[in-house]
Amino acid sequence: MPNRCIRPGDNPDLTKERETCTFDTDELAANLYGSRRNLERRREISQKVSADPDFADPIPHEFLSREKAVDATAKKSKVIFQKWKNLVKPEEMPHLVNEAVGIQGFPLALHHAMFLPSLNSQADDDLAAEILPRAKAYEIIGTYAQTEMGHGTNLRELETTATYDKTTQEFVINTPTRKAMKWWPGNLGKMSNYAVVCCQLIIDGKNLGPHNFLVQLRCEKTHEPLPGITVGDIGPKIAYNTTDNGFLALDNVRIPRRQMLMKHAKVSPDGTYTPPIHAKLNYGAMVHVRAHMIYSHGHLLARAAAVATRYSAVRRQGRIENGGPEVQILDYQTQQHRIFPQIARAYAILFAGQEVRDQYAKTLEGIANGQADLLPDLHALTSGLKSVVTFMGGLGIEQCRMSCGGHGYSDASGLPKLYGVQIGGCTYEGENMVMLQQTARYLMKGVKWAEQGKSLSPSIAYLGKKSGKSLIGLKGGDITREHEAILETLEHTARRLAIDASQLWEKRIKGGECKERAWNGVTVEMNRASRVYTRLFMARSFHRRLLSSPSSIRSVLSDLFSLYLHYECVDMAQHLLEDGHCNGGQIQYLKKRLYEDLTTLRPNAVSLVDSFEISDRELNSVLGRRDGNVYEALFQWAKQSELNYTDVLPAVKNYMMPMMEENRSKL
Ligand SMILES: CCCCCCC/C=C/C(=O)SCCNC(=O)CCNC(=O)[C@H](O)C(C)(C)COP(=O)(O)OP(=O)(O)OC[C@H]1O[C@@H](n2cnc3c(N)ncnc32)[C@H](O)[C@@H]1OP(=O)(O)O
Ligand SMILES: Cc1cc2nc3c(=O)[nH]c(=O)nc-3n(C[C@H](O)[C@H](O)[C@H](O)COP(=O)(O)OP(=O)(O)OC[C@H]3O[C@@H](n4cnc5c(N)ncnc54)[C@H](O)[C@@H]3O)c2cc1C
Repeated sequence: MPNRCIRPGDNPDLTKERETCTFDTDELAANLYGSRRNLERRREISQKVSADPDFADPIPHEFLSREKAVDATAKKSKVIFQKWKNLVKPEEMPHLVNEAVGIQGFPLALHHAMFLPSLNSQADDDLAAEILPRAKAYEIIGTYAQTEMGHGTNLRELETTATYDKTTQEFVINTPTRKAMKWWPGNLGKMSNYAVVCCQLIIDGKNLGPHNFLVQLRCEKTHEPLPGITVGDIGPKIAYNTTDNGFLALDNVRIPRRQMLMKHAKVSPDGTYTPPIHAKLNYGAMVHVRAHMIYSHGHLLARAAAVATRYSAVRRQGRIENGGPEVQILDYQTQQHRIFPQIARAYAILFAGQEVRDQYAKTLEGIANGQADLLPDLHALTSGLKSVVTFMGGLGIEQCRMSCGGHGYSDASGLPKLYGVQIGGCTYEGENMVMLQQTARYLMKGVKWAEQGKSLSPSIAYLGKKSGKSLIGLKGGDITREHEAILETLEHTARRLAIDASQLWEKRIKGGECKERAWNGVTVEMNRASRVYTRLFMARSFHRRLLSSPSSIRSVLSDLFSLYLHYECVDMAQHLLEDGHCNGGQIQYLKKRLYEDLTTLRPNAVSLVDSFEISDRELNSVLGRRDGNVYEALFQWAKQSELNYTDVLPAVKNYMMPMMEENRSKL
């Protein structure tokens, strides 16, 4: 079958892998990106970025100091948002940015991810008309400043205040304590001159809770901080080091009334407060990022899987049988067991990410028409997906890194940076343990609605179904029926865990604990139920994609889906066994099927990652390069280390040589 990655001069092991592939890699890639046209555009953008001298890197970013890396990223961002701005559609922008500047962040990341979305969805018409055209034209750069040094999760206790002054019709924004300083917002430190700042709204001494305000931070001409504003960078982090995550203190800074984001909640000139149609519409920017980060995190895992798979096809180490040649490490069953589930999970996350983005768009449409009824379901789903996907992705990338041996530890592999970026997602947009509890709150309501026979939204419809016996292993060789049997078992398990958690909670309440304390006593079980609800959604979403896929890729997607389901079930075996729904024999059956899947997928592994269609520039990995010519590239990469600019370093000349000389003269 055609694989367009085959080219003369490539590593012969990789070429062989591609020649034996059983499906059309372009068909799968087109399915993944939505259409042939989208795939072609993706390639076109990759090629044009590579050819644009403005995006050329004299040396790899890994060898730059933080300041130089920030500088290089800002320079390229100017090219993107001036020269390239009208050459790509908004939905193509993330790919352009990934290609041109990489994954560690850039000056306009938060402008796009949160500043514009907050203004779009929360600013009233007047403010939007004034500020949005300027923001969209990049006349100003903005960010989203919510988290404080002392509070990130518990928004109700944020300390920054916006006190309404009726006499001047202004809000007075203030940071009352050191720990009330805004701390962490991306691009706040050095790049942004505006921010949406989340503050407690105070009117006539009454605290009306967190609301968002547009605040100018720096002079538009000089970029110096305005009076009353203290702002800067919080220092280096595990990753995202080309992003200036920042701090901000506001000393009684006055802004006009109309700079409160008043599309939903309103304050009239005389200080009358009108609440929004849904209490949490002020949290809309977070839901926006959660809904979109699923897909981008799927892509991070896809990259790691691509690096590990290609490198494992090129790397030869050891023998499986005495006397035979050294084998490709991809032939070791343990290597396949480490890497192939990451390929399957990456596809699963990308599919789920596309579905949840569509669901987000529908919910926004509803809100624009005054209907917020889809929001609770979306909030529960995005909170669960955000938590499961970032954790799964982090574990997966780390497995991929370790599967590359020593070279996986080098920045040349691209994997350490990938891991650092991915695991940031476990914390930002709501720490995972916290967001899983948001999902659990919804599940607990769902359990009650199901008991009362009320109608349930599609994502929790399983709560209203009845369990039968698990048919895993009893469906006699028909793969379609086996998939169904496993999905039904997952539904049973998700339902059972939610009901068990609900009963545990009720038991503690009946035992005399207040609802909240009782909740804290069962949160581990609550979060377990949330994870399985989310994993069920992901499995269902992959299944929907399989059923709607064209026949040309149906077989390989079905193999991948089988591996996905078998791996998920073995990983969750404890939950399947706990109530006796499955027995030990069924788990053994699932394991046997999983090992068979590894063998089935082996010939297609390289082509499955080729279909992620990630260019060498975007992948930024010496180990994962398309042509597989890894060893020469490793040496060329290492030669660029600044330690190699001279043969004898000043550090050696100044300290080590004198020490050795002194020690020699003592003899
Ligand atoms: C290219 C690079 C891109 C990288 C970008 C990364 C940028 C990162 C940005 C950030 O990190 S911004 C800061 C993000 N911060 C958070 O996510 C904070 C997390 N905390 C919260 O969201 C909230 O504090 C909380 C945990 C949800 C609790 O809030 P609160 O105490 O106000 O509410 P509850 O009593 O728990 O819930 C009441 C009710 O409201 C529902 N609800 C809560 N949030 C939402 C929401 N966003 N949308 C809809 N509904 C929401 C909740 O489920 C409850 O419903 P009921 O159970 O009462 O029906
Ligand atoms: C890379 C990165 C980028 C970020 N970008 C931004 C940004 O642009 N804008 C912005 O405003 N913020 C940003 N943040 C901040 C981020 O949103 C917060 O760090 C996050 O919401 C968690 O809050 P916290 O740090 O205060 O942790 P805390 O709330 O102090 O939590 C610490 C730990 O306590 C536990 N915990 C806390 N509450 C509970 C609970 N209710 N139940 C169970 N356990 C709990 C959890 O284990 C948690 O890990 C960013 C953070 C990072 C790492």
